[in-house]
Amino acid sequence: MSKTIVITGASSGIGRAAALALAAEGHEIVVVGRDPQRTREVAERIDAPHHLADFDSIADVRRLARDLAEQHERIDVLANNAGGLVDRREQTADGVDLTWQRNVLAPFVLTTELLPKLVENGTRVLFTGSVAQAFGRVNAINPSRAGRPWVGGWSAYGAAKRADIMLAKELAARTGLESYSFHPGFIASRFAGLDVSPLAPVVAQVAGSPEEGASPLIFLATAELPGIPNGTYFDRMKPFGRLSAQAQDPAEGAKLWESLERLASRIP
Ligand SMILES: NC(=O)c1ccc[n+]([C@@H]2O[C@H](COP(=O)([O-])OP(=O)(O)OC[C@H]3O[C@@H](n4cnc5c(N)ncnc54)[C@H](O)[C@@H]3O)[C@@H](O)[C@H]2O)c1
Repeated sequence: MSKTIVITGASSGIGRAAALALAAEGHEIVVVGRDPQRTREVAERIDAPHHLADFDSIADVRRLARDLAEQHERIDVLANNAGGLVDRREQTADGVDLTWQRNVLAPFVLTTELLPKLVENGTRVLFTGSVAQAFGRVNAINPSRAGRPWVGGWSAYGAAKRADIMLAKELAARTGLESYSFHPGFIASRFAGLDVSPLAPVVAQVAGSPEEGASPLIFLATAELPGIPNGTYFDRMKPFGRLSAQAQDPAEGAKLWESLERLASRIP
């Protein structure tokens, strides 16, 4: 049966490949991207509606949530895929660490602002996590580590991806909505600027294609998952990927959720 599937970060890499493949299977895709030209290119190719939003602005994310709720009768799947590694310390205009806002706060705000509709529609919600969750601990009290020494790009990214995995579990626990997270594999995309770095030829040799990276997203957007506990983290297509103790701890997930609610409420 055809589903309406909203994919953020659908202008490039894994999200783009998933949008094209799911459209080819007959699903209605709602393309969400930041770059106008790339986003329109994908939307036109599959004759799909599109929305532009910059996750570095929470006001923009809230506007996106309103537009999605108003303009689409149903949302069967919300794939929170946009994100990536930023190898520098920078604050957004909202006063939040860029890595944290782009990868965690923005998808949290998008999901929670849409929650009444998601509950009404029985939407399945996906979060693109990463094995990089092993590299960074989530500090729910001070997630951006404001005023603390910079932990480095990979550590900040790892903590953010761990938080995405925890958000899938916590959303499932709080709302009963089906919610899963996954690691897509090491994929040659625009991720971390690797496509334009001197390492690009090496990455192209060892990394998977965006189509391969899209496989778990496509699977989790469309498959029945009998016997798989809600909130499960997949390593590519395999359920129960290896996780840190923190990522599996419901108390940590609840603390994270509450800290994100507090942070979002402080941003006008
Ligand atoms: N490529 C990998 O090896 C790999 C591994 C593990 C996890 N991931 C995750 O997979 C997801 C997709 O990454 P990808 O590999 O396709 O990389 P990509 O850079 O090709 O795509 C990232 C997408 O996110 C969007 N995005 C980034 N910042 C944004 C912002 N501020 N506002 C709105 N949209 C924004 C981009 O526009 C793009 O569409 C990301 O969450 C990434 O962290 C990637």
